[in-house]
Amino acid sequence: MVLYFIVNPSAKNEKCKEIWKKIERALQHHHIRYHVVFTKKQGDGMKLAQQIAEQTYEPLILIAVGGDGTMHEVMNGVAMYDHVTVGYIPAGTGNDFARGINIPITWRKALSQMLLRVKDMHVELYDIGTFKGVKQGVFVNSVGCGFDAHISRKVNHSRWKHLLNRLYLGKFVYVFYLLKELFIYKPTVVQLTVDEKQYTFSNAWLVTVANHPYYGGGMKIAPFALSNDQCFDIVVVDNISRLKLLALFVTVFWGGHIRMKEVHTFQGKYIHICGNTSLPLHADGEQIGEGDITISVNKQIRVLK
Ligand SMILES: Nc1ncnc2c1ncn2[C@@H]1O[C@H](COP(=O)(O)OP(=O)(O)OP(=O)(O)O)[C@@H](O)[C@H]1O
Repeated sequence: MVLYFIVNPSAKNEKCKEIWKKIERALQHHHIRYHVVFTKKQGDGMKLAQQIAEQTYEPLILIAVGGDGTMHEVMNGVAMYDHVTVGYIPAGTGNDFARGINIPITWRKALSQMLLRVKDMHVELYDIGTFKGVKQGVFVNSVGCGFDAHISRKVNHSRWKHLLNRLYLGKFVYVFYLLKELFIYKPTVVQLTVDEKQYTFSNAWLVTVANHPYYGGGMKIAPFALSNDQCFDIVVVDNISRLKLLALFVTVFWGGHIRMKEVHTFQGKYIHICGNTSLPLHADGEQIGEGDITISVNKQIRVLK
């Protein structure tokens, strides 16, 4: 069987290019037949994945090499094709999808595991979600509304991001904007619908709808979320002081934040989020505009694991 690869050479501050060369050597060493295409810009992952999926109706394996943004795009390209099994080799800065479904976090180990799995075709089913707002699509990790989406938008537009990333100081850009925006961002009234029930939060900072525990490069935002239970875990942070919010961004690394009284958790399959101001939104860390959003559990997708 031929393996199809979609590689984002720019992931991990361009290091993915080098990682791919090593992966390619390993594939050749194991006499594995493969076909590779490279993304050149944002959006290519989805288009290329769709083109590959449409080449045949025979079963095929499509492996994304890059970060969560690459996986997000590839899934958006193939989610509707039942004959496609997806694989993932983490080669980005965050790699939360790998953490979330227990794929080894280093590309070397993930590749070794994948080569074993290709032999015995060990496939597992994982949930993917659908979002409908100003934009629509699918997500694999989480959809976030409010403060976290606001920070990631600021970071992505920052002039400093690429420079500091190259100096391995990328996390400082997040910390900088987190500290800065903490005193500027205004929490808002949020109406949340989870399945049939409605909740109102008067001072909501953020709402995250999570498919598995991790986001933001290892933060355990929804510690008990399972990626194969056809259900999402929802985390709302409401009515919290700015100082305590800062503490939350520390405790979230081990999931301790859920014990705070300002943190509310729910589980559901159908979620609608609506703010009294236009909420900034992200899906798997990619900006998806502002406004109200509806999220539901999509079908499951076959993942080589
Ligand atoms: N050739 C390219 N040049 C620039 N950007 C690209 C290219 N190909 C894809 N992209 C975009 O790069 C962005 C980041 O990619 P990705 O998320 O895979 O890597 P990362 O940011 O290093 O990892 P992570 O999201 O796990 O932190 C995505 O939005 C993707 O659309």
